[in-house]
Amino acid sequence: MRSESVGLGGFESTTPAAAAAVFGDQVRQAERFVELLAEHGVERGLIGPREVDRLWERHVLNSAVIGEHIPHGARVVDVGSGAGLPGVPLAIARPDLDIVLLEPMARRVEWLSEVAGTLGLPLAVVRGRAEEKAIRQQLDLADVVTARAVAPLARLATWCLPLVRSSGTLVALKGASAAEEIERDRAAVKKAGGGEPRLAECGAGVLETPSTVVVIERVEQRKPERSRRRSGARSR
Ligand SMILES: C[S@@+](CC[C@H](N)C(=O)[O-])C[C@H]1O[C@@H](n2cnc3c(N)ncnc32)[C@H](O)[C@@H]1O
Repeated sequence: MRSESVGLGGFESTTPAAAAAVFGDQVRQAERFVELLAEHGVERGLIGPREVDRLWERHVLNSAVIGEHIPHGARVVDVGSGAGLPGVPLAIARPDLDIVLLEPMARRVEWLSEVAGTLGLPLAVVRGRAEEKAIRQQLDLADVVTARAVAPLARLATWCLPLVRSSGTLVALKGASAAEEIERDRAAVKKAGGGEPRLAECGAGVLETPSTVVVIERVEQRKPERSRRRSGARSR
């Protein structure tokens, strides 16, 4: 079902009914984000031209619903935000969250700062890569790290879990390959300090196609056998 039509130059977007359910009173901000992406996203190299007509379903709503896996008031780091996904829709839908957008590319950082300013969102935008030592030192540990279309699960876990507090989670938006990625990368995820990866759906009953996420808890890493024995010897 569709509701209001938003006109913008040659771009006509009809706000899907699901947007009201997902964004509530903030739906106008979400419409503005869709307009900004439609107007500037292609020319600024943020989205492909084919994405303009499917911004709501494939990008904005699909991103916002991952909030189902994020506790109230959580501190979130969105790794590799790019055009602002999932971090910006998440910030619109969940004003209770404290969100940092982490992105290495200067022109994308500029875009993200502009979007935050235009939409009046209290987002922090940080330039850098998740695996950089300086970034790990600069950012406070997150309750939740989010990522969409940044890297395969094994690499994502290695980059992102060190940014997550103990018992916090990595919530990775994945497509149809999610289950296969879990099978392939389970051992690497555990080596990176993660627990058993869990496959989950979000937006069921609201979105025509629910989003698929992989949720990984950061568990305490056991010390390697040798150093455990050595520390035991010291304490005797
Ligand atoms: C394919 S884009 C996806 C952007 C956005 N998450 C989305 O879903 O549209 C991947 C993004 O991850 C960023 N990126 C790549 N490696 C990264 C790293 N090591 N740390 C943080 N961001 C990274 C890229 O600069 C790019 O903006």
